[in-house]
Amino acid sequence: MANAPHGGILKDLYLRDAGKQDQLRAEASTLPSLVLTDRQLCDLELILNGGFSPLEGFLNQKDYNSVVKDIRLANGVLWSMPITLDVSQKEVTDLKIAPKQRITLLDSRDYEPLAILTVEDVYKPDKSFEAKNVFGADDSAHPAVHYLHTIAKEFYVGGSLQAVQPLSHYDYVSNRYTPSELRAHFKKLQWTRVVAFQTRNPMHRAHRELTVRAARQRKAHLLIHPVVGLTKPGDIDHYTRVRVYKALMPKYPNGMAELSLLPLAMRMGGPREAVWHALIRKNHGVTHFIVGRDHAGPGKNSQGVDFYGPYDAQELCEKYKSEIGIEIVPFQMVTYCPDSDEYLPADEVPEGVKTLNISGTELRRRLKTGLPIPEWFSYPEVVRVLRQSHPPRDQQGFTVFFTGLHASGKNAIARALQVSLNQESTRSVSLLLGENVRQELSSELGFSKRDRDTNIARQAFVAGELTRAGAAAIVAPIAPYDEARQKARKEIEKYGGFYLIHVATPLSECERLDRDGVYERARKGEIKEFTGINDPYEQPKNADLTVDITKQSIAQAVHEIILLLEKDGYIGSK
Ligand SMILES: Nc1ncnc2c1ncn2[C@@H]1O[C@H](COP(=O)(O)OS(=O)(=O)O)[C@@H](OP(=O)(O)O)[C@H]1O
Repeated sequence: MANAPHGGILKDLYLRDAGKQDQLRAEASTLPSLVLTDRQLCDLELILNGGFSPLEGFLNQKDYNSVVKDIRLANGVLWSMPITLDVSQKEVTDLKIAPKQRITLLDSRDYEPLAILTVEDVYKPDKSFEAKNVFGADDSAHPAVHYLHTIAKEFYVGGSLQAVQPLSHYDYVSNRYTPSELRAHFKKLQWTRVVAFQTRNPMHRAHRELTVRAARQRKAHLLIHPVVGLTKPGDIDHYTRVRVYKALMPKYPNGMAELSLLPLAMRMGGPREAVWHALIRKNHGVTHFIVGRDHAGPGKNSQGVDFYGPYDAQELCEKYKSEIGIEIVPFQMVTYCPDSDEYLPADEVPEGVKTLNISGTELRRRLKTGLPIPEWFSYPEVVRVLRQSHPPRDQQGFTVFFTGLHASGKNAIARALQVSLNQESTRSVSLLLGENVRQELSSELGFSKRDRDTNIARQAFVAGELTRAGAAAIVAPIAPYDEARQKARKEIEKYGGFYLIHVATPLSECERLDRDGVYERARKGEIKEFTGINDPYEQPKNADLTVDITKQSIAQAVHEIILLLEKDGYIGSK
């Protein structure tokens, strides 16, 4: 038998409201509506499917105060995380949010109605108090505190929900199970004792060993239950992680383990989060839950000290264990002992015995540089998935962004660079020359600062997308303003390499080389806002390379760019 839900009854609002769906859908189209944020969508899904039982809606003020202060709902039931619906003053006014008002909650991706909220109250939270009590400190180095102060809006709306329809998912649909579905699945498999493993990271051999040990100790089956909602900023994306989990699953003996994805928005709340995770797993029918070292830890505070002690989460779970109603399996991380070629829990390694580990940072470095990742650490199938998502530099995209005056030689260098890069077979090379962009992308723009900034932002967007896709993008606008160039760098560096090349040929030489006579016309005042004549050009301060065709040939300039790209590993194989 699966574990009893928290509070005794599984609040699967989809099942509860199934008979009224047509009526609710019709009503939803007549009500004021609120478009949910990503975090709110995750929370809504788990309220509606019963993952957050006994909640049937977003917390009203009484429950909120009680959860924040006493870690329980106003009726005394243990609940550690405030699940709130934040709204702005404008939304309160525009939607006339007030007690008894019914509001349709919409999916931000397709504006489909998901639920109807019956408002109980609207209240202004004391966010600092919430931060201190729930997360242990009002310190914005904590991602959830940062969210609270900078993203969450100023009011919370409490109220109960009715389910209109489930959220649509388009990724890994067959691996997503609601609590009711998972309970049915366990029943079909005849699983009665199930240990759940929570993770937001890729899994390697150590995790496989740890989970099998937990299953063995408790004579249970295993549920790998990773979070695919929102995790810590900077984490590996869930698409990659799910491919990793799928590559790992065959490493368990047949029938031992199942994979199910949890659409949770994590808060990285350490001890409070561990209790919350345990309650969520209990609602999914699980009987045992692994809580490791530094469970859901957010890292260091603004003083450089860990927010939580390594075992705080285990201790809080222990304190509330009779109410949590799921057996906590506290676990030390296992570590590899090369001499005996085995994994042992860190506290069971005999003194003096050599151990090996590869940290997350070291793993990322090896992925980046293409260095080997040993088989004792991970499975080749897992490493293959990670390498596909983290290709080495010679398979990543980059942008070479030229800036310089008209007729400075930037177009000639850009064309020659394209030809030179075309010799490499590894990437497609796209060239965006200023004049072509002005025709194809920016034909309605003029040469005011605002229009030039828009023009550069468009090129940065296109170059960013090409870079993300692994291509080489060469852009060659005049780009006279530093701020626009910096923004382009920031946008593109998210996806791959970025090189700002300043073609610093002096104006006099540009005028001499100008074949179309545009400088002459600008000097006569026939062309307004012409860069270098009657419009500014801000010299770049952070160019990766400066070239000048009065000092070097086109071939030499191209070669210097090639040398830069080679140094960073984008071309040539090491
Ligand atoms: N007022 C004024 N100022 C500067 N340039 C002008 C102007 N009017 C037309 N042109 C011609 O437009 C070409 C493309 O300019 P850009 O799009 O690169 O300019 S910007 O980056 O948006 O500032 C640019 O050509 P290239 O330098 O060959 O790309 C200019 O010759």
